[in-house]
Amino acid sequence: MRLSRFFLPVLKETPSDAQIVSHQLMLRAGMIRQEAAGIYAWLPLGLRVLRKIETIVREEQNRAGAIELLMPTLQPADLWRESGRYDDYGKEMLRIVDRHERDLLYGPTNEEMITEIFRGYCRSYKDLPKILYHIQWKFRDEIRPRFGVMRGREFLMKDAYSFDLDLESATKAYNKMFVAYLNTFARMGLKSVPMRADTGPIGGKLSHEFIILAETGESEVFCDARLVDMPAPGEVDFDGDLQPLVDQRTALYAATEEMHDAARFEADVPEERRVSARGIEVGHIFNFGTKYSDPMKALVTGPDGKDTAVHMGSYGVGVSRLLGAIIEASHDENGVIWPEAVAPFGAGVINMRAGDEACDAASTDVYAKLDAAGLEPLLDDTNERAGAKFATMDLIGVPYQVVIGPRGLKEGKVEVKIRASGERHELSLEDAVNRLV
Ligand SMILES: Nc1ncnc2c1ncn2[C@@H]1O[C@H](COS(=O)(=O)NC(=O)[C@@H](N)CS)[C@@H](O)[C@H]1O
Repeated sequence: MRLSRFFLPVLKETPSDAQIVSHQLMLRAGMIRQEAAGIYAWLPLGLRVLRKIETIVREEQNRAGAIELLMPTLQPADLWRESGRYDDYGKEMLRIVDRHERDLLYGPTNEEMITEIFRGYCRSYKDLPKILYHIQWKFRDEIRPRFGVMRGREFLMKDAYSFDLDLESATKAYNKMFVAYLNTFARMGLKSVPMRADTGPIGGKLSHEFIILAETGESEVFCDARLVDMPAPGEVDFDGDLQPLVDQRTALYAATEEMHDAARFEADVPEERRVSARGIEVGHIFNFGTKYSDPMKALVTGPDGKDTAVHMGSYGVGVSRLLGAIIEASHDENGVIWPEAVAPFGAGVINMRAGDEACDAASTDVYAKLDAAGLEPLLDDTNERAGAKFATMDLIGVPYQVVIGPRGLKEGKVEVKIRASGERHELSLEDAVNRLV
């Protein structure tokens, strides 16, 4: 992409109403624009990252055997009346009346709707097990939306729902999602800690939140330090027994504030391994049995010929919240430092002297080679001063910068800068391209 043709409305100043660094940087880097409280326009740079995050989430859901579909954002209120949540859900629910005076709502989550879809087609245990998911916008009329996309009112969520014949099988689904989440967040360069959590309005008894430790996190969390650096499982056989991988983690103490047991924490975890920190909840998984299938009559005929309500679970990832979480975990005083897997562009090519024939030719050459190699480079071909070009490229956080200037070119060199470490290397054009692809 040539910057002169892109749309990147970076801000010089830090907006005063943004308190945390991820909110400040997303505004300054021209990634989002607030249209209403907790409601954002996704500008081109932010959308590129959102789509990268979504793709990683989708790949890991598919790898775990979940099947993608897409449910609407608007839902009939009658579904929520069947489950009894229409009144319970409270003011967070955005209720809508259409021209025919029918009650609709903007979905905050989709347990009722996915149960209605399942019961419409599946009647036999032979249709099980199933994990169905979608990546769809949600609306929750948060009383105090804040911190930018971290706590929005309209936000993007991956929500998956499992259907099984019994608790044993439902636990297998839970374990698949548990492992898939560890791998998903690791691919984004994040260290996530699974913590016993409260089940809240979604319900059930078993639930884990996946927390990224960050000083600006809204959650207060407590855990055994060994959990923080435990590597993600990586390649696993999702049809195999995942319980040992889950037990390895759940055997260690980790709890959010609501579930914290200080006495047990002190008894179970030696002082030098006790972590109490703030964290960002990027995922939340629930096992809630027949909470929805009972009232909504989502029944299957079992091998014994008897009808039984399916055992369900739901598994959410805050796709749009993850931009904020990644920035909180990976930034410096100059801006964002995107992990390569989610970076909006693979490299920034900076032409120090636009208009100089040699610099223009070399910049176009490097840009074309990186583009051909699929690195999705951004070429700053504007007439901005060099300092402003460096500042913008640092701010938007692309992982590598190739700097092309007249002095370096005289010696046939360009400079490659690694954004995360600040390291700089003087290389030939050829070596610079080979270093990056
Ligand atoms: N207001 C919000 N803004 C941004 N992300 C949010 C917001 N509320 C929740 N999330 C994200 O969405 C994830 C799932 O939300 S949840 O309420 O925990 N779970 C559910 O809604 C279940 N139905 C999972 S399918 C959370 O872990 C969090 O990362």
